[in-house]
Amino acid sequence: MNENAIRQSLAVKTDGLTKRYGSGITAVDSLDLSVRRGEVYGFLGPNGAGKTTTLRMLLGLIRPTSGTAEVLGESPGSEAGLSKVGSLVESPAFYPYLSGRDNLKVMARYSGAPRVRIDEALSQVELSGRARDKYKKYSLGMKQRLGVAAALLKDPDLLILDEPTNGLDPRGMADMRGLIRELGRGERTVLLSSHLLGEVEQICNRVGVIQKGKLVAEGTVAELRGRQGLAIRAEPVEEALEIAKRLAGVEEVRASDGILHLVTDPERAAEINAKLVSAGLRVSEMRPAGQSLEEVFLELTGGEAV
Ligand SMILES: Nc1ncnc2c1ncn2[C@@H]1O[C@H](COP(=O)(O)OP(=O)(O)OP(=O)(O)O)[C@@H](O)[C@H]1O
Repeated sequence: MNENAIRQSLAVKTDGLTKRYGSGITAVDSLDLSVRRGEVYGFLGPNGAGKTTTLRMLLGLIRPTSGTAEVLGESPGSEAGLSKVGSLVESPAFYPYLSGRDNLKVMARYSGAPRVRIDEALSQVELSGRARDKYKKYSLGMKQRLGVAAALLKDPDLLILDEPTNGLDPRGMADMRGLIRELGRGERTVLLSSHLLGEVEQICNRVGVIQKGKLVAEGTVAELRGRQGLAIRAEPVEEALEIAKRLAGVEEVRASDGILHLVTDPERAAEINAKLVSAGLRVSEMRPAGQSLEEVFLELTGGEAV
């Protein structure tokens, strides 16, 4: 693909995107992000990593200090770009005494979205049955779904959601995850931020991991977890560690709680077992062990938990 074709296949592309706040904080630091059209992309990072700041720049709500961003081939905040982007970045200010439907009516009038979209959007977020109830009667999950409905009014090609499950109870979170998966089917691109690994793992095709404003990894969940290996219980463990380090085809070895963790092809279990046993070690357990995304994440972000 030439450069132009690559650009067209991307829903979001940033080059060296940087935001510094007055107080000397670099919230986003030379970020190169690429979100492909049609995918559900998870923007994952601990609190304060710079996710919201990035999304606000993509929406043209704040200006980058340096670097550039393209959203559906347009510059952020331009009229052409905004007409194809729906977002839930700050909780929209809904009127508590109006129904969900009337709130959307007000918003549709304000944003110029066609009226027919109101019922479609309500149905998409499964609020049709409660559309005539007052907003203040809604549960938190329903309020959040109405926010998504508002973002869907323009039937956007790109949906940007900032921590869409934040504050919801487990049921509300599961509903929201199901909804996002549904919305991401087909042509629409969804970019969502989250500090929850499990969530991103369940919904997203690809993930970008951000820490202290920098992108530390980007790839599919499978790619990020791709480091397969073996967990081995062998004694004495220090000796086993030394021998394992010298084995060909073993990329990495570490020991924790008396178990050796080898990054290697799990198919090599029998061969590695034979080598350890012939060196006089007692091997009592050997099993394939992929790294969990959590381990990968902790490694990538230098141990900063989420
Ligand atoms: N308006 C602002 N002025 C000064 N500093 C800010 C401002 N907004 C954000 N920051 C700082 O920038 C950094 C990144 O914040 P940001 O909200 O983008 O992170 P985040 O990953 O979205 O985190 P969270 O999930 O907690 O919202 C933080 O250190 C934050 O304190």
